Amino acid sequence: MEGRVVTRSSPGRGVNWPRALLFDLDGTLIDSVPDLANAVNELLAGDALPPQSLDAVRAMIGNGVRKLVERAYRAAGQALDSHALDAATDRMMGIYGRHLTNRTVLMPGAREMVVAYHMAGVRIAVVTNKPEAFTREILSHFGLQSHVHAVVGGDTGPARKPAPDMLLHALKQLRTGTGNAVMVGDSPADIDAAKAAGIAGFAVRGGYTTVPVDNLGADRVISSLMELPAALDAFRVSA
Ligand SMILES: O=C(O)COP(=O)(O)O
Ligand SMILES: [Mg+2]
Repeated sequence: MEGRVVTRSSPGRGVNWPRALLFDLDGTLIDSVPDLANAVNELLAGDALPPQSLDAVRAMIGNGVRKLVERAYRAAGQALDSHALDAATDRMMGIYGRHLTNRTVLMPGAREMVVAYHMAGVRIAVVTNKPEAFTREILSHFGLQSHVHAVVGGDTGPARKPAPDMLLHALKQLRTGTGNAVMVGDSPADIDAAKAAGIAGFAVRGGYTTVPVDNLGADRVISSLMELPAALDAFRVSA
């Protein structure tokens, strides 16, 4: 029924629902793979290990820096004990921290949606397993920090996604209940965290996930963030 599909591409002026949007960062708001892959490969080169491809690194992202480092070393043929992994993670933080935005770009619709929903009165949080300081620096780089009311990172304190804690922490800061919020993410960590928190979880295609997007168990799947207004409208009507 093509003619009846409503394709709303902006939220309009005043939005009553949701009251809060929680956005994942990597693979959802930004495409950070090139900078993360460069940093991973600089790290591996320091231990005379072979570089990993962009596709390989993309599949390693989503569970924080330590997991990324662990996966990269394993793929390069070296298993690290927890002490060596801590040290390599520290080195990775130094390397990546110097190159957060060399080649990182916003995902399609990221700026438009964050700005438009903020302007429409919706509370915005970024909830990411990436360290908080890096996240804030990246949001500033893209001029988005003033549109975001809360940032919860992998080292902010609450247990990382897929645990529900970071999402609930964000909602507390936004003074919003679980029934009035939607988590938008690209990977199992986001959708599993949303489910555990009792928050609607929308999955966006084109991010970093080893599980096919249609199998994440999301409440809605969208092809890009530009589809968010239509998907939110439709979800609210059917909910
Ligand atoms: O794994 C990371 O460091 C961050 O990933 P996320 O922004 O998708 O949570
Ligand atoms: Mg992600």
